Amino acid sequence: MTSFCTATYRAFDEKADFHKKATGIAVGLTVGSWTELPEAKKKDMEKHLGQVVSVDVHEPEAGAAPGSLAAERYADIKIAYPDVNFSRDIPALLVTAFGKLSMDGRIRLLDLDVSDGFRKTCPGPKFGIHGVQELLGVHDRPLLMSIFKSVVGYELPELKEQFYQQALGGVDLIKDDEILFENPLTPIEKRVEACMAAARDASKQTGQKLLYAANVTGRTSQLRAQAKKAIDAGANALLFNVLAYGFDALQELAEDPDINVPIAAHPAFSGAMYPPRHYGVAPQLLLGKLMRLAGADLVLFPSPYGSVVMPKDETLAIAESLTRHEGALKPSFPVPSAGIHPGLVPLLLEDFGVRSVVNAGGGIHGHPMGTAAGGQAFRQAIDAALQGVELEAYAAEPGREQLKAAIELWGVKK
Ligand SMILES: CSCCC(=O)C(=O)COP(=O)(O)O
Repeated sequence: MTSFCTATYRAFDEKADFHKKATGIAVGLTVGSWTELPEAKKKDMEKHLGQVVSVDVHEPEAGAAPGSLAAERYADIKIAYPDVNFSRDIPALLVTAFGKLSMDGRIRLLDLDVSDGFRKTCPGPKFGIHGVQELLGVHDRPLLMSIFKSVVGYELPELKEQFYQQALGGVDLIKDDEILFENPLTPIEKRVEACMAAARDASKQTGQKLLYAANVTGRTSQLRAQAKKAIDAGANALLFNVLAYGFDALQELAEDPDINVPIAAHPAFSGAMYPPRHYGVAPQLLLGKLMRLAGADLVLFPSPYGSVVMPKDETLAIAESLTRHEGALKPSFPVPSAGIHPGLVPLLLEDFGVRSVVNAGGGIHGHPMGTAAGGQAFRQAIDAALQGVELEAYAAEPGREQLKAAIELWGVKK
């Protein structure tokens, strides 16, 4: 029986015949041409021919606000591509469904539904949400992640101290800044040794477990060796700039039995791939479904209310893609990020729930009482939000001056 991977597109045009366009895509991206084929050849080629599943045309709505989607003429087009046409890997799927087509006018890839056969070749996250929670022994609250800041040009003792201060704040994970590449001052194995020693020291004070996601960088051919080097030095998680390398590079790392630690996917470069509305790839596919299929245990993406923002419906769609039930495919942790401070925690919890990660760099290091207090302020904000208590009221109690100071600086967003 023929199996298919199905792509959903949104094509924009003031006057095009969208049915004709859909047929052009289905034929053009598979067998090339159809009507010109001799009948005998058609029989052989039929199993390779793309199928138009549906074409939903949207005409501009009278009175719609100029510039709004409702004011545009577009069609949502579904095309099914026979699995037999491409090898079972994400690059082949992307080139088939949105290779040349991505450059051909105003068209956006909204979604990809992969066949069961294709899905089987993508084992997904090794740990997933539950696995990461198990490693940390935390199940009843969102996790708190802290981001190294001021790392380029710094020496190991400085990074070690910065790590220690972050860990003292009671964070669950610490991740490298994505711009910290392999470098002579803080090579990955030395950095990991220093930071994990700081983690052990801090744990004596906090009693907490902690994951350190070290940034795996360099040439693609060296990624596995870099990851192994970090793990051998004690790294218990990894960070990876997925989109600069491609999903297959993530999948290679995630599938490797020797890389037995969670992988956090950074969204750097993704903005170039999801321009607004008319072009590119929908964020819930790029940062949601594909990240999960390729094996990310945690996925960072812009939040609706921080410094680098994305519309709320898109961030919720990413989180839904990462967490919805998908048979044996484990869910990945949504990590809405950028410009996050304690005053945003109630909103984060309301929108992304307990099975998410609160992630902050400047919102921790920029705390007026220092980095450790920055982490503590977040933990207090999380406690307050879980109890349904207003942050201002919670912060007014003795022993919560860290949250009080954070609110004085950043405020509380309602
Ligand atoms: C846009 S998601 C990436 C967030 C990130 O990596 C980061 O460094 C955010 O730092 P911030 O100081 O804004 O919390």
